[in-house]
Amino acid sequence: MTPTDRPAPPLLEARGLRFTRNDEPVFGPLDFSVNAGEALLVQGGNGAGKTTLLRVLAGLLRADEGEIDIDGERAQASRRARAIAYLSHLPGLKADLSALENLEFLCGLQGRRRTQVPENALAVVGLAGYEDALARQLSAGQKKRLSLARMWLSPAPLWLMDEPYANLDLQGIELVNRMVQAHLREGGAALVTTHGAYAAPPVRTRLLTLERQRTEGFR
Ligand SMILES: Nc1ncnc2c1ncn2[C@@H]1O[C@H](COP(=O)(O)OP(=O)(O)OP(=O)(O)O)[C@@H](O)[C@H]1O
Repeated sequence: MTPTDRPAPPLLEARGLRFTRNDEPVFGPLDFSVNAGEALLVQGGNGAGKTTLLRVLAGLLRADEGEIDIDGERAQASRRARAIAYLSHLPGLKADLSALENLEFLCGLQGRRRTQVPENALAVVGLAGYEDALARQLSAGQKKRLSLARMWLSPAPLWLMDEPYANLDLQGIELVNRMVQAHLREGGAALVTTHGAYAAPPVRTRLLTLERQRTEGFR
């Protein structure tokens, strides 16, 4: 096999990833990988550790053990900044900026795909006509759609999506699925958390199930 015949490394690979909080295990050790063109559905009940896992992958929390590679190389901060777009379950918007200003602000920070402009992204997520609406005046579902527009504009290949279906109506759920499918077709990958399998991208999807590890109950 020549070096050019070697398969491309996974876009994201985690080995032996383990996280504890106050000496209580939250998850792991976990081993998983996601290739370009694939989605990984991270499933688990409330408190199972889905958000914590995404925050560890995004570099917002530090794992106790394990390694994370992006595109075959260790996930340093600069590599994460280029490769990862993170959709938190909190909207992360500037309340007193308009929908369009929010997108322009975020593109200034994170760059944008060359083929996209903020006005189009608003139309893609069903917010055409809301360009001048202040973020604080949007409903929960509209805020989620605005956050999705930000993902759509991001040039990052790896989407970490925490509960992307939350607060969305049926059309919104289909929108998320269409966006993920288009992103995967373009060679991207997505990690998507969900409480259950009621909504999931209908694409090449691997499944990672987390189970709550903490002891339950009152003391
Ligand atoms: N900031 C925090 N301080 C202390 N414990 C926390 C904190 N955030 C989360 N936890 C605990 O860590 C565990 C995993 O939480 P996490 O938010 O990752 O779960 P989740 O699977 O995303 O849950 P949900 O589906 O309810 O959003 C839970 O037991 C939770 O109580």
